[in-house]
This record gives sequence, C-alpha cells and structure tokens, in this order.
Amino acid sequence: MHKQTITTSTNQYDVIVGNGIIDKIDEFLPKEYHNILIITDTIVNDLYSDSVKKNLPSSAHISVSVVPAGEASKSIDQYYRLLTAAIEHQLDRQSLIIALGGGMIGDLAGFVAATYMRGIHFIQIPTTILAHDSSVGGKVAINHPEGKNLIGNFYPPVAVIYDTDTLISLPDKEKRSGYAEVVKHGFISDQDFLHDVLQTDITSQLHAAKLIDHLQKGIAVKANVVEKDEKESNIRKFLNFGHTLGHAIESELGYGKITHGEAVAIGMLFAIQVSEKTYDITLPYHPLKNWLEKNGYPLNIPSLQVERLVERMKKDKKSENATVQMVLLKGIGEPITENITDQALSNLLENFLRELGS
Ligand SMILES: O=C(O)C(=O)C[C@@H](O)[C@H](O)[C@H](O)COP(=O)(O)O
Repeated sequence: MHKQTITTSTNQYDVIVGNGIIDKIDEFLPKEYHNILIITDTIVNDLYSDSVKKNLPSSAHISVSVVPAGEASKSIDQYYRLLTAAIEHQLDRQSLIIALGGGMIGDLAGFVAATYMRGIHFIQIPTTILAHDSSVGGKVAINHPEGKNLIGNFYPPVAVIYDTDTLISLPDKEKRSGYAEVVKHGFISDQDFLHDVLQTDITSQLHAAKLIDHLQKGIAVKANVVEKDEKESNIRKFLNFGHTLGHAIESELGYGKITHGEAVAIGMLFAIQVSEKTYDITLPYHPLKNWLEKNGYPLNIPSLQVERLVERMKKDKKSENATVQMVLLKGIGEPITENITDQALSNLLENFLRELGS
C-alpha cells in the first residue's frame, strides 16, 4: 500500500493506493459517519457496491444511488436527481457521499457533495485508470451541451481510496482512456517516465506492477502541481495539456461518443504538432502517434469540422477575451501556455486533421 498526502493552502487529504483496499475502507475514513450515500454507475454498482457497503461501519445508514454508465450522465438532470436522493435519504452536514466509479462519477458525485447544503464530505473510490487523474486535485463538475465541465467547482475529497484490483480487468477502451492521462503526465513532467509509458503495450500485455508504477508516478506529477496551484491561476493549466482540443471534440461529437482519454489523445497530438511549428523544435509526435495506433486509439474522426471546433475551443475555461489558450511544450517536461488567434488556430487544425485523415 502506498499513501500520498496532498497538502494545499486550504486542505489536506490522503490518496491511498493498494490492492484489496476496498476491504479496508473503514480504516481510511477520517471520522465516523452516520449517514452515507454511495453514488455509482450501472456497471460499477453490479461489481463493487456490495463490497463497499459490507466494509462500511455497520452502525451507519447506507444508501446507494445509481446513474447510467457513461459521460452523458454528467448532466444537470442526473445532478438534480442525486440532490433529490440526498434530501430523501436525509443526509445532513455530518453525512458522507462516496463517489464509487470512474472520472464521470467522481466529478458528478463531487459536485453534488460540493453543493448539497453548501458542501458535505465526500470520498473518492476510483475504479478506472482515468480516475488516477480526476480523483486527485478537487476539480468537480458537470457538463453543459456547449462545453465540458463548464459547471463546477474546486472541492477536494476527504480521502481517495484507490484499489488497484479494480483496474487490470478493465475493457481496452477504458484502458486507452486512462492511459491518455498517464501519457499526459509523462509529457509535462519527465522524459524517462514518458519513454517508459510509450514502450508499454496497454491492451494485451499490461502487467499490474507496471500499471501501478505508472499510476503512482502520474499521481505524484499531479499532486506536485495541485499543491502549488490548487485553483489553476497558473501552472495547474499545464494539466490541461491536450484538453483544449480534446474537450472540444467530446462536446462536438456528443458526450460519450468517444471516451475522454481518446479525445485527449488527439488533442495531445495536435498540441505537439503546434508546439513543433511554433517553437521550431522536434518532439516525439511520431512515437506518440505510433503508440496510439498500436494500442487502438481512434485517430480518424470523419465528422469533425474546423470552424465548429474552433468555436468550441473558444469556450474553454482557459480562454480569455475569447482567445484560445493552449498548453504547448518547449520540450518534454517544459509545458507553457500560449494564446493563439482564431485564424492561426484554424490553419493549424485544418492541416492537422487533413494529415490524420479526419
Ligand atoms: O486537474 C486538472 O487541472 C486537469 O486539467 C486535469 C484534466 O486531465 C482533467 O480532465 C480535468 O478534469 C479537466 O478539467 P477542466 O478544468 O479542463 O475541465
């Protein structure tokens, strides 16, 4: 078991990573809770809700609310439904919400916890690789049809309990989604880490020890950034590498049509190509593209239109005065933010999508 404590200017919580630790949840709860609402999705509910319930204190009143699996559930309708469930189950300010699932559940349940009675405790029990990113750092949100995570807050959990036994049997699509964020953490931090990830076959031959090593390194990269800039005034924007285009693709296609990580993967390729052109440098564009292709990431999305994507990128949270801001790289481990005019962006994107065959 590995414990990393996240300390920001306003709070502190532990991220506990280990195998079989769902069976020890009660050891990691920061206090006694009498009323607990587990929020999960249809797939994870069948797999893990009973184990989680069994390992919570028997004195607590425990209820479970289930939303349909998939990004489309990060919606105002499901958010409202869950608030109604919290009221019906009589949660009060001493109650606990447990987010049991992947990034969608963590963001949605976290936003419910952040806003119910102006904020009650929540813990994250991630069950996907993607959630090594989303469960740490306190970003909680729901989507608007016009843009990803446009409605949200910074609201950290009181603990993250990450049972790695839940990960190795994930479907390949989920592995791809999560590993895009692992690759991202490599690109913004460290050549050796990146190199190792790009050597890893994540579908047929992903070994537990390798996965856990990558997750711990990714969490450490994220923790280091979040501890210095929790509210994203400056360096936290670097964690958005690949997301400016990635989020635009997700909202343009309709949430859940491709996974978050698959969209971010395309966004990272674009950011690397823009970086190479902007700074006249060479970065591992082709090694990344080869790795993505080898692991089955969809790179050719026929319906994407440049002007529509540019309009969506302008709604990104990093934009100022409707000018798109992208995270670029001056080298591996050297992220930087850059404002890009609409015209330049259109030209770059046109060329990029043509090359990808979209
Ligand atoms: O934690 C962050 O900061 C990130 O940007 C990490 C992203 O990988 C993550 O997908 C995040 O939820 C996106 O946040 P957003 O603020 O760009 O919506």
